Amino acid sequence: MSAQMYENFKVNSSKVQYTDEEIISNYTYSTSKTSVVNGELIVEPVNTNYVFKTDRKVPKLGCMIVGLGGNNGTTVVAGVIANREGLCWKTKTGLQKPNYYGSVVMASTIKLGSDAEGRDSYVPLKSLLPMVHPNDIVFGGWDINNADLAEAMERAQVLEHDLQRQLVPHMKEIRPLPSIYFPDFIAANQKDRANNVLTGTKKEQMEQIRRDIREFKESNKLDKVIVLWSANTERFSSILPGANDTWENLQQSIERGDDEISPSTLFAVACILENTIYINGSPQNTFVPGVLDLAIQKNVPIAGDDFKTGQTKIKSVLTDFLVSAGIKPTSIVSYNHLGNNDGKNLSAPQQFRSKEITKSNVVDDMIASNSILYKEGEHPDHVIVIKYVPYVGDSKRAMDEYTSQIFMGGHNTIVIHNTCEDSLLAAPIILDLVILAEMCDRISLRLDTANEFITFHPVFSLLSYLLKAPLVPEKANVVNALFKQRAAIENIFKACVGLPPDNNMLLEQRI
Ligand SMILES: NC(=O)c1ccc[n+]([C@@H]2O[C@H](COP(=O)([O-])OP(=O)(O)OC[C@H]3O[C@@H](n4cnc5c(N)ncnc54)[C@H](O)[C@@H]3O)[C@@H](O)[C@H]2O)c1
Ligand SMILES: O=P([O-])([O-])O[C@@H]1[C@@H](O)[C@H](O)[C@@H](O)[C@H](O)[C@@H]1O
Repeated sequence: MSAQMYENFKVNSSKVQYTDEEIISNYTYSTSKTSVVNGELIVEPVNTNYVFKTDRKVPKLGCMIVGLGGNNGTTVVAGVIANREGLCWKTKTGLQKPNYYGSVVMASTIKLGSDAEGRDSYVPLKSLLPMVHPNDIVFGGWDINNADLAEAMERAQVLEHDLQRQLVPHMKEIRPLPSIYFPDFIAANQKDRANNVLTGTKKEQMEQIRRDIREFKESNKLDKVIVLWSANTERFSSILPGANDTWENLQQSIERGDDEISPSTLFAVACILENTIYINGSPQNTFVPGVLDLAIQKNVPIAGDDFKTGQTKIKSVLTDFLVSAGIKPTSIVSYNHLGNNDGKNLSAPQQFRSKEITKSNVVDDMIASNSILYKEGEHPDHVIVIKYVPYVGDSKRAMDEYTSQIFMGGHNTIVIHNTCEDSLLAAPIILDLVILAEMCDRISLRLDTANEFITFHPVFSLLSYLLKAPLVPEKANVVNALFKQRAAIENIFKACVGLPPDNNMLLEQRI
């Protein structure tokens, strides 16, 4: 049977009401609760009735990028302008049109059901709920380097010349705001870039970031601003009892100007105090306990860590496939080299360590799910190597070897060579993070027996699909398997319009 593609849809159900302002959906959430009674596992299906409310008003959204002048920052801004202006460019293989490939929101589809002939009906994921269109996002941000975005785009060497040529008039008008710079947190080899930095105490610099956010929102007549960190990877911050373990202690530590407070933590605090969503696209532990404490107190959404774009994205699929097929990965070696400024920063040990952590932990939940293959505490050898090779620039090469035990003592070895084009993979992920975070911020729900609607927990774990090391609410499980993460987005958004998850049973086609 063929699949049919549609741009939009409307649900015909007594359980869904569309008003001018909201979509109200009465949804039965079906799960199974387990318990062990006398050594026996008891499983009990449970149905819980919720009411979902989605605000239909799509806000005028601004996105302020920390690291705006970087390869990712310039590429995402350039890509949106090219799409918005319909800029096409000549390449050696012909005329290229702009697109949003790589964005799960803009370029992936969702099956809503099947028609009487059994043909599946699909819509773009972006049509599930009223989401912000990337063409409408207003960009700004900060960088420790003062290059305007036309200069920075040329420096990044990511986009074809004929496109860059057309973008210059648009990009040269955008200049990053001065930023917070503490040399100790990024590689010493970044020092030469730092000609656009704030001065003053840590508190004064944070207050400047708060003013920047307010001024950006006001001058662009925005309804909402989201801040996203795409600046260089910082070293991890030490978690110091009495300094950054609670918001009260962190607040005093900022007042004192303690050394162990990173620029990214100051950005996160500034955003939360400005009721502004903050997303961490890098691996460092920006969200020290004091920041988490503040986000929860203020109920301001945060998400992180570290964009999941290439080598790790494949790892979160391949490992899931192997383990769920009863095949036992015993060694995973991930090597990559890249020549962009990110690679230069990551060539320093402390910054590499931050990245090594987020690239390593991605298999933990999948390994832990199968004790037939792995004894308690057993896990595959897992090695991460990153080398800086200037010549390849942003065209990151990833080489992976997966060795697994198979039937009767046999072994299977899978080798992958993956030329990732780092920023062309990361830019659509940045758009998805911003659009999905904003969408989640317009959803609330209540038990059908309750009166008050509640928001999602401020740690937006639903964005895990886009992140290597997903931040989740305390006591929540970390899920790294890519298609489980995608199904979470699809199924929660379907619940907002009263549709059930796609259970893939296809019973109607099996009887
Ligand atoms: N595929 C990917 O590109 C990918 C995937 C996952 C994570 N990341 C992370 O995204 C970040 C950006 O990647 P990139 O390739 O754009 O790197 P980049 O080095 O090209 O850009 C980083 C920018 O941040 C600026 N900067 C550094 N410290 C700053 C500060 N305190 N405030 C403001 N600006 C600051 C730098 O001047 C630079 O312009 C890196 O941390 C990288 O590890 C990238
Ligand atoms: O997402 P992914 O391709 O696994 O990981 C990438 C690393 O392999 C790479 O070294 C670095 O350029 C990027 O920041 C990104 O983190």
